[in-house]
Amino acid sequence: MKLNVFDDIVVPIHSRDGSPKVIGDTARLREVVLCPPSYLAPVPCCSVTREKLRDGFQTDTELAGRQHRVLQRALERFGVQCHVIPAAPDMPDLSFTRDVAATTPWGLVLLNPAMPHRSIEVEHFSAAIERISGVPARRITDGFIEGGDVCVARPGLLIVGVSGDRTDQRGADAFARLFREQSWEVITYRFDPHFLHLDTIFCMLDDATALACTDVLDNGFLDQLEDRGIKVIPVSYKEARRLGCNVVSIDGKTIFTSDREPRVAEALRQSGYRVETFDISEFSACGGGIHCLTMPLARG
Ligand SMILES: NC(=[NH2+])NCCC[C@H](N)C(=O)O
Repeated sequence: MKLNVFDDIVVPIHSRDGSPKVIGDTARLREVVLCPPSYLAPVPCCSVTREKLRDGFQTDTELAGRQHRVLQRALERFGVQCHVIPAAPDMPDLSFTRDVAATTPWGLVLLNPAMPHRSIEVEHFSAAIERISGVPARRITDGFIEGGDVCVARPGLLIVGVSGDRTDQRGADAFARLFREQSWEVITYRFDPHFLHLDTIFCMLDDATALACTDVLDNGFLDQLEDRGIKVIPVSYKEARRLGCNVVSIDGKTIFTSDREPRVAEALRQSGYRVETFDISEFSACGGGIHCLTMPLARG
């Protein structure tokens, strides 16, 4: 299949079994890219890690490895094929595979992280993923964009977070062009860099429901969601800061979330979701949760 939305792409990434691409963030998750936390460390590049470093936190990479393996086994139990890329000593945040790339309905797109220690992840990721799939991916080089700010909310609707720090308007526009050219609606949401990425304060659960830090999200954005029939389950600022809003929807019905947020888990259950909880303490101390740890390669 030739991708016609970009002149500079030859072929989009095909997963081995020819599964569809990501048509929406809550369509059935089939394949995901993970990276073990062998060199995970808190880098003082976001508010959460700065606080943890101030409090003397140091990563226990063995514990992080165990937590990561439990997550991987659970994904596999739920029928998700996990592609594991190698860790690298100079890439302490590489386990947060979400930020390096985003899979669209038209194939994989390599992104352009703003942080220097994260921008070097792109080459590494790209080489590893080419070995998995055998085909090159498109790459955004205009502006900055990180995957935690990308929400392929549902077929026809893309939401991009723009804090100006990790994702700027140019990066958001370069990425959104692909969707706009296919007549998707694109909502750009501007927020303060304190919150790092959109997925720390907003994650879709199914086509019409999101987990959302209503304390923080501005009313204009909440109105835009409501106008599009998207209901929100509220999460507090403190819960979001502990990465309690950063969840993965396996299929629009089952949600993977942190075991440190019993109130959020209960609110999800009350709304009819099946909830699977995980100890991700080593990762949340480094500023990322389950959504950040998973880069969907195929959904739908
Ligand atoms: N999608 C996310 N929210 N990723 C979190 C990444 C955290 C990582 N320490 C960073 O600052 O880049």
